Parts: sequence; structure tokens; C-alpha cells
Amino acid sequence: MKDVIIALDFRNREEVLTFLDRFQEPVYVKVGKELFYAEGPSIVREIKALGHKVFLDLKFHDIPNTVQGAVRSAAGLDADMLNLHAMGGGEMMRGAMKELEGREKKPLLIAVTVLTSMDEKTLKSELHVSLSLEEEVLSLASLTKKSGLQGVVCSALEVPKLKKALGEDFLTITPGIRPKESASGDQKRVVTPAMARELGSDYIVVGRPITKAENPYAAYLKIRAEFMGGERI
Ligand SMILES: O=c1ccn([C@@H]2O[C@H](COP(=O)(O)O)[C@@H](O)[C@H]2O)c(=O)[nH]1
Repeated sequence: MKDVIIALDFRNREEVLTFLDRFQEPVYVKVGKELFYAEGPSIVREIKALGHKVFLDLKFHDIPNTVQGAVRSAAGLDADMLNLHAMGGGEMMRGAMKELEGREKKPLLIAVTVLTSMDEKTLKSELHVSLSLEEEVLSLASLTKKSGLQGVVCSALEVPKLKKALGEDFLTITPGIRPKESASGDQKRVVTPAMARELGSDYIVVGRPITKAENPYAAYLKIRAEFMGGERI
């Protein structure tokens, strides 16, 4: 199912609750490092208790044993989606998946490929990656699928290639979404919500174009309508 995930990149609980208060229905939100490190695990439980779905975006990247432990702790928070960096490798990803085995309520586990704030020039000149950006994303996504995870974070620009190679069921979660009138900021591989729909993204992740809007709820509805197109909203 397609959905819009709102990135709650806020400083504290008060800002989050004021923001969510404007929404008239349960939404899918993302809790990232800024909010999680300010408020701790209780913020995830509190948002869940309000009826919203939560993608806990902590992007684990460490040795396999440490990531396995982190996934164990995070899975106890009842988040709907967790993630890690595919660059941590197959052993790390398989260990993380193993940790979720046998749980009654399992979050989706996905992996970040190449951050949407990165372009090919930086990938080559700073990280000395020899593959093209698209090939690097595909290579990391293939490893992610082989390791048993359900999907990846990438730019919507890469979705058609990934779907063709890895199948329609392999989920693509795509940040770097900018409506026509929005500034890109630090995002490099950007697309509009309508382009993300055309390219086949499963979920779009949208932060500032909603959180910094004069009317965040109206901005959310507009972006959602553009992304969901004819689908039932
Ligand atoms: O490759 C990635 C991975 C994660 N993100 C996160 O998505 C949101 C995007 O926020 P905007 O304000 O819409 O730029 C943010 O929380 C990032 O941590 C990403 O942008 N790219």
C-alpha cells in the first residue's frame, strides 16, 4: 500500500504534539535521530498511543552483534518500520532480520542505499565509489534483498530500475520529495510527489515541505493527493 510518511524532525515532544494536533486522522510519521535523541523511546510509544504509524529511522550501521542488539531493543517499541545502512553488509543485515524472527508483531526492516543528499560527484570524489550512483544503489538494494529485508530507502529516480531488477513487491521508501514550489535544501536527488507516483515509489518521506509550511495539514493533503493520484485516500 502506498503512503506518505511525514518526517517529524522536531526538537522536542511539545513541538511534535502541537504539530500532530493539527491532523484530523491517524498518519504515518517518521521519528529520526533529532527527536529520538532528545526524547528517547517514550516518544515512539506516545505517538503510537495516539494512533499513528511510526517509521523509526535510526539507520543502524555497526558491527553485526551491535546492530542485532539495537534491532532487539528497537523492536520492543512497536514501531511499524525500522532501518539500517546497507553499507553495513550482508552479515549485519541477516543478523538484524534474524533478530525479528518469531516475533508476533514484526516491523518492516529496510536498508538505506545511498542517501538522497548525495549526488554522483560526491560519491566518486569523496567516497571513491567506482560504480555509477545508479549501479551502487542497485548493488546495495540487491544485497538488501538477498539478506531477507523487505525494501530500501533510495531516491524515486532509482525506483524503476530497482523494481525491474528486484520485483514489484520489494519496497521503495523515497525521501528527497519536493513539490514544485519548494527549495531543495540539502537534498540532491529530488522529485515532486507526482513524479514519485509515476516512477512507482511505495512510500514517500516528506519533512520540511510539510513541517515548515504555513498550514502543514493543507500541505500534507496536497502532497498526498499528488502522490496517491487516483488511489483511494
Ligand atoms: O536517503 C535519505 C534517508 C533518509 N532521509 C530522511 O528523510 C527526511 C527528509 O526530510 P526533508 O525535510 O523532506 O528533506 C529526513 O528526516 C531525512 O533524515 C533522507 O532525506 N534521505
